[in-house]
Amino acid sequence: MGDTTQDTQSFDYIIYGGGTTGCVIAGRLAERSDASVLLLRPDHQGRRVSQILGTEADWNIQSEPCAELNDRKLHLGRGKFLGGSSGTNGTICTHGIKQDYDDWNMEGWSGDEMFEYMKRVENFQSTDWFVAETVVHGANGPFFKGFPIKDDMFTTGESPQGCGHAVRSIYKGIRTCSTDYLDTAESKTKVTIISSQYVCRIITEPNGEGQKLCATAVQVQDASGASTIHKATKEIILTAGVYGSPGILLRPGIGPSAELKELGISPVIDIPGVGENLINHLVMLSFYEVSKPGLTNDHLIWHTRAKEKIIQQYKESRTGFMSQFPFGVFALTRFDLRLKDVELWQKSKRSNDRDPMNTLPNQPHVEFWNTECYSPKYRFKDFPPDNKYAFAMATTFFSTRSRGEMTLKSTDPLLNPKVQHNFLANEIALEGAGTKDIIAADDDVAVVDGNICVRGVGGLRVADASIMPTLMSGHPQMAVFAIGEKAADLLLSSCALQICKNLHMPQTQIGVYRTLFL
Ligand SMILES: Cc1cc2nc3c(=O)[nH]c(=O)nc-3n(C[C@H](O)[C@H](O)[C@H](O)COP(=O)(O)OP(=O)(O)OC[C@H]3O[C@@H](n4cnc5c(N)ncnc54)[C@H](O)[C@@H]3O)c2cc1C
Repeated sequence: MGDTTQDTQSFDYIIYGGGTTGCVIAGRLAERSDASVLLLRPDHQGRRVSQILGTEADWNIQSEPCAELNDRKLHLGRGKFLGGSSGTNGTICTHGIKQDYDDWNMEGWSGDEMFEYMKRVENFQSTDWFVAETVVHGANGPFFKGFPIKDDMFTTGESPQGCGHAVRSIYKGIRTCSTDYLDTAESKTKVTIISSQYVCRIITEPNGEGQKLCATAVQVQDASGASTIHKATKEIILTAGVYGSPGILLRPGIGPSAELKELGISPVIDIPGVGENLINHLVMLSFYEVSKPGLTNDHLIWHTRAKEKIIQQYKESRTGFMSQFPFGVFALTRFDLRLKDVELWQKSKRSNDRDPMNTLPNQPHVEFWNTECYSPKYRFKDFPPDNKYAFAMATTFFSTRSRGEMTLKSTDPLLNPKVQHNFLANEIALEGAGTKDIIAADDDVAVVDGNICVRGVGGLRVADASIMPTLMSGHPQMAVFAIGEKAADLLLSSCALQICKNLHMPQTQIGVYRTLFL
């Protein structure tokens, strides 16, 4: 490989991973500074791919067998194209509960601050039937009887119980995704995008400023093995997602020393938490047949030629059933009342005012939603024929206590990692396992600090879903977009700080200099 390695030009910032946060950061840097930005991506497809699961537009990561799920191996779909998982997700936009972010206990990342960043992400367009942020009394429909209806409850960050509508990232029938950040004149001139490039090495140099090392360049290779070095004069930002970024740190020796040695990698810096504390929302779909017509949407999709018709309608006018992600009503709830007499719940370990799931009364335990659009490939094959009706009820588990891990199968950057999620291994619902200890996201294992800088390495940050210390009580894309926005702020303010230092100005004048960039 050494012989074929060539130097190319330098860029101020190198971002690896053109997914959700990668595009946000590149777009914001282009808009708010004169910096040159290289957005490197291993994938090569366009944007907004309609069907990805199991195709070449999917990373097709398969988990290790999950003991509590009868040793099932789970398919972990991830978008392998510009826009990443924001271009393939279910478009559900929920913000979580402000307390979720307060629980991260990180300066600058509180609930109020994250909600400000989410506001920044949104270009909200309402409809005449949606009552934004207004509480509506009463029940509507048989499934969530007893819940108060709060139309916009998934955006306020203050409702742990109730049912309402979840806003979608779709406008006029077209999915919006992070690539929209690149559709500006500034991005077109300042962001260079190179596809089909896998990072095989982060190049570090000794650093005089308190850190042992400073990341200065990345060595990338394409599928043929030809490699190139790209230099960053300011910073390198990893945005390869939960299953991508840890591997990129491990390969050049940034991670747990013992594990690295087992993989035949010489440790460069010992950071035990790389690949640990892996958390994901577990969504379980249960299928129900209903006896009466009119309660489900089968007639719009599965019954006589319905699918052909709705596809045709969508192609012609971008309207109808296919123009939205047709999930039904969403609800949040807590289990306190149902579990109050359960011995395991009563006896389980608690800290401060928190329950055994480590939540406060203002945070939900689960979310329910229903749909008739179940993916035939992985979930359900027996669609209801005419005159039969069925729906899937999805349960999303929040504040899950199970923690998994991911590591490398080999040092080959083209190979997917080994992923063990341990779903349900520590859940209170499983008899006897509710008091197991979990890996806490404390300072000893944390990979990045509050400024998302990799500990001990200068010039290197991680900015994607993998930096969340704990999950928020909602679908994560809005929080991930907010991470991208926050990362851009941090990069630009640290650049302003550097200018102050170079000019020997006091840091209190940073506000003046921020205006140059923001
Ligand atoms: C099928 C699906 C449905 C979802 N539905 C919803 C929803 O309805 N609502 C919601 O809020 N959230 C949803 N999510 C979650 C949400 O979309 C993601 O959490 C978020 O987009 C992750 O952003 P990211 O920047 O961390 O990673 P990504 O957007 O996945 O970006 C990672 C980028 O890095 C690249 N990359 C580089 N190397 C690697 C590697 N080795 N492995 C993997 N990628 C690599 C990828 O190609 C990609 O471009 C869904 C996710 C999926 C997969």
